[in-house]
Amino acid sequence: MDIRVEGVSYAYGTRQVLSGLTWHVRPGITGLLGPNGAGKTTLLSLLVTMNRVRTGSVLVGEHDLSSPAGRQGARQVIGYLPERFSLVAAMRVRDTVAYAAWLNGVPYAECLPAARRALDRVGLAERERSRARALSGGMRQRLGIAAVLAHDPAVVIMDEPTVGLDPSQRLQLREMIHEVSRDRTVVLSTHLVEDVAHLCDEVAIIDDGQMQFSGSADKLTAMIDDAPSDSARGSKLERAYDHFLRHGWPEG
Ligand SMILES: Nc1ncnc2c1ncn2[C@@H]1O[C@H](COP(=O)(O)OP(=O)(O)OP(=O)(O)O)[C@@H](O)[C@H]1O
Repeated sequence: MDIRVEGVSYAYGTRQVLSGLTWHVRPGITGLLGPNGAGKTTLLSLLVTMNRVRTGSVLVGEHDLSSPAGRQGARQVIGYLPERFSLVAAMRVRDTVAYAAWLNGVPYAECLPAARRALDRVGLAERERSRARALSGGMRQRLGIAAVLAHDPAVVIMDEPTVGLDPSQRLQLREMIHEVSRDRTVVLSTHLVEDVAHLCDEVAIIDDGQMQFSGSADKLTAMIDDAPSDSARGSKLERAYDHFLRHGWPEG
């Protein structure tokens, strides 16, 4: 399922965050990068219908978010993992996911089977009877993703899912996100360029209220092949991203 953002502007009072932003997201994993405060979370909040699109248009598949019916339809096909999500510490793992399924419109009788399928997908099936509070940080992130997958959405939006995880948990989560993306459109907002390098089919860079780059990681790294590097202490993609933010696209 594609997402098409066309000429979207958004302001909090007098603080203009998005200024006529246009973006086309295709199936697979797209990494959304941008400096602090660039508007990544704001953009995601529009895609997941938490904030209202007032200027410009957003289509999630056929669902036009400008209308109440379009927003209602989009919610059925979107799963959202916010940067900070709350778990009820005393709730069992399987009930947490079953409840998320129910909240997203899965009929009551199907919630538990849906929860078990989602837990199986994130490798938490054996912990289904555990309390949420007993899980490690990485497992909690996986539980959050299971909750997002419970209604089998075609589009999954994740805001900084690997933040705060140790290297081993981050690798596991990457594998899982990769597995989940096989039959979905996944948007992953992150500051971790290495997550993008190892996971994403496409990269998008937001800055100054607009999408400044959208394309493959190879296209971005090719840009610095002939350019002097500002720092040698980073991967090729990290240096390309940094160079792009500082200098923009090279002339010619
Ligand atoms: N509810 C709000 N009210 C007022 N201003 C807000 C609100 N939410 C965000 N902002 C401002 O909008 C700008 C964009 O914020 P946003 O959280 O979308 O950026 P971001 O790219 O996700 O940042 P980060 O990488 O730091 O998470 C920031 O200047 C922020 O202070």
